[in-house]
Amino acid sequence: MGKVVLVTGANSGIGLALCERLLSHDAQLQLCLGCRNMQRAEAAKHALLVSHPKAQVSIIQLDVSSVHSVLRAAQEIRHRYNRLDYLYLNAGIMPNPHVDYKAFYKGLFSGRAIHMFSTGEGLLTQKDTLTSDGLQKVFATNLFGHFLLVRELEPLLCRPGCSSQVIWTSSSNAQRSAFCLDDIQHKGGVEPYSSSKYASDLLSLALNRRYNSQGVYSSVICPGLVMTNLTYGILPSFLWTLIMPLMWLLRMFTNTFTLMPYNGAEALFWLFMQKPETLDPLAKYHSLTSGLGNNYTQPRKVSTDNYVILTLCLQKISPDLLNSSSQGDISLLFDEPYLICKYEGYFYAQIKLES
Ligand SMILES: NC(=O)C1=CN([C@@H]2O[C@H](COP(=O)(O)OP(=O)(O)OC[C@H]3O[C@@H](n4cnc5c(N)ncnc54)[C@H](OP(=O)(O)O)[C@@H]3O)[C@@H](O)[C@H]2O)C=CC1
Ligand SMILES: CC(C)CCC[C@@H](C)[C@H]1CC[C@H]2C3=CC[C@H]4[C@H](C)C(=O)CC[C@]4(C)[C@H]3CC[C@]12C
Repeated sequence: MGKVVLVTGANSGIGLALCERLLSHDAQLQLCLGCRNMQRAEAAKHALLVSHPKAQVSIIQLDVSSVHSVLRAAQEIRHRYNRLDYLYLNAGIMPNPHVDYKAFYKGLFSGRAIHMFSTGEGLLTQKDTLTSDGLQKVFATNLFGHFLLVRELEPLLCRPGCSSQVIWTSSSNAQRSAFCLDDIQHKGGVEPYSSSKYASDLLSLALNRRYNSQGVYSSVICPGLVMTNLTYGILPSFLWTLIMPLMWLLRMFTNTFTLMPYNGAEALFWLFMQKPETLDPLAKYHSLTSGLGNNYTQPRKVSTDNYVILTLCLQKISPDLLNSSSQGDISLLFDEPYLICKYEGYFYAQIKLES
């Protein structure tokens, strides 16, 4: 049996480009596309089969923002496969983005212009909404649903004598300043995207602590700035077209302007070919494209605070361990040195504070 790979958000952008690259590399793969929209999933499957007619591609309906959908999809995946070699946690959203033009012009003439262009730091805010579970949608999609998926697929990921990889599509927009322990869903802020990506970096660290001994290795990547549905939602397309020459020029100064989904998928693909035991759990792997158009992957240290390292350690516990909880409310209980956040009295997060 070939390696089994599940990619969430596989029907467009970086996820779809990754699938193309994986199938070009290994024709024996069993590739499973985790998508919320079946029509878009079928179109993606069709496109993949046109270029790889013999490939084994299947679809699983999966809305990562819905607890019910994740639980149902995980059950189906456990039924279909007896192993999972790679779990790409790639689906992500940035709803209702707003560009702070004042900050942009200020940043343009500061010494941090390149940093601003490669991270988008301080330039973007979003308006979040609630899911039907009552969770903040960005948190539920970019982090929580994926965490549940990892937990539910544990029997396929943890197999004696075998190793597996969990790979998060994070971002260089992940910022410590956007993440608040008292509000891990980012209910009260305007940068839920940045907060959720920072939390995924922390969660990946915690997953390594918890699972490395069972052969599961978690990594985070940043694909760079890629033109996809997500980025086209930030500016009107005519504006992107106008600034495109500037972006190609900027590539001479920062290799983070990968621009094409194929390039953005570089680090995801690179990780596929690595021995997971050799990876640095404290690194974020960046897809980079040089001014001459060469793609490469570079590890950079995850930006954790110097004096406080926060470790998210999400676990599943039995309902009777936690008493009252209201639906959709991820409430935080302080239990030194842990903050415990619970959901429906069943899933909870331990956030350990280390000095
Ligand atoms: N583009 C960029 O510059 C950067 C992107 N990223 C990250 O890359 C990842 C991929 O995004 P990208 O390819 O750019 O954008 P796309 O919008 O093209 O792809 C996002 C994918 O996620 C899927 N998705 C969204 N919400 C859900 C959900 N609830 N359940 C299941 N699937 C869902 C989308 O499905 P559907 O088609 O149904 O909407 C789509 O397939 C994201 O995590 C993003 O944060 C990180 C840094 C930079
Ligand atoms: C002339 C102006 C209208 C130009 C405004 C440009 C900004 C809209 C963009 C400049 C840098 C961009 C970004 C950088 C990093 C991305 C990050 C890695 C990610 O995960 C999502 C998208 C980015 C934040 C992206 C968004 C647009 C910019 C801020």
